[in-house]
Amino acid sequence: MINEAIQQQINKGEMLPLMEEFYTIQGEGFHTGKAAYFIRIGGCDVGCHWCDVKESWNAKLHPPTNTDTIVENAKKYANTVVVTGGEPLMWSLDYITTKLQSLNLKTHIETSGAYPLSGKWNWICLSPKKTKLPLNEIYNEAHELKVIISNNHDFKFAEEQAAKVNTNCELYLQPEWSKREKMTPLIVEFVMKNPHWKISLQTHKYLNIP
Ligand SMILES: C[S@@+](CC[C@H](N)C(=O)[O-])C[C@H]1O[C@@H](n2cnc3c(N)ncnc32)[C@H](O)[C@@H]1O
Ligand SMILES: Nc1nc2[nH]cc(C(=O)O)c2c(=O)[nH]1
Ligand code: SF4
Ligand SMILES: [Mg+2]
Repeated sequence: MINEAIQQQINKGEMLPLMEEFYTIQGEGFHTGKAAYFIRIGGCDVGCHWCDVKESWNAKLHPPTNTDTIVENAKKYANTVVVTGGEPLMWSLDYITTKLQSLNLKTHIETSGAYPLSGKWNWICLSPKKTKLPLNEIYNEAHELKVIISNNHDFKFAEEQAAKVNTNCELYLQPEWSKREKMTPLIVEFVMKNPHWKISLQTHKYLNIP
């Protein structure tokens, strides 16, 4: 059990259940190829059966960590920080993003959008999931929509989600990793027919980096 003092700090975002933090190259989407410090916060109940980080789901397995310490670590590395998870929007992210931006770090988030938007973001990557749809409030804020393609129905889902984002939002289709051999050629064909979409690959997995 977490004691009340720690719970209060978590509620304020002054502590977060940190799973891991690492300096790497953003592997996916619009910022592919850019050096970034990743902060992975535990906890997710969206339940994607193909999730590549299921170890993140149970927040209780990830120790509450002082946000100030996380920020200090981040600033030693790149000038871009990606907050991911788990589902990072399960937590209050105003405190961490205010601190990061005050140090002139760019704040990026990877989110399903299934929880209320908190935090100040330079870049929001929205990756909607059928099992727990995004809240309406995030569609207009997303800079990037990244839909995972695991089967043929997912193309229709992608179009439905694209109808909800703002007109400047970058549109990406990313093959589900275990289905990449089957789905990548279908994505290529789809993007050539529908050039407002782009393909995103999980390039870090090809590069064998975190
Ligand atoms: C692990 S999630 C964490 C952030 C947030 N929960 C979300 O889903 O956006 C980070 C990104 O990886 C994507 N992802 C997770 N598992 C994947 C897989 N097996 N193949 C391709 N992309 C995957 C997610 O859709 C998301 O865009
Ligand atoms: N290199 C790298 N790029 C990523 N882009 C999104 C990731 C994530 O898990 O949120 C991720 C990740 O885990 N590694
Ligand atoms: S929402 Fe993100 S972290 Fe949660 S199960 Fe789906 S891919 Fe994994
Ligand atoms: Mg990942």
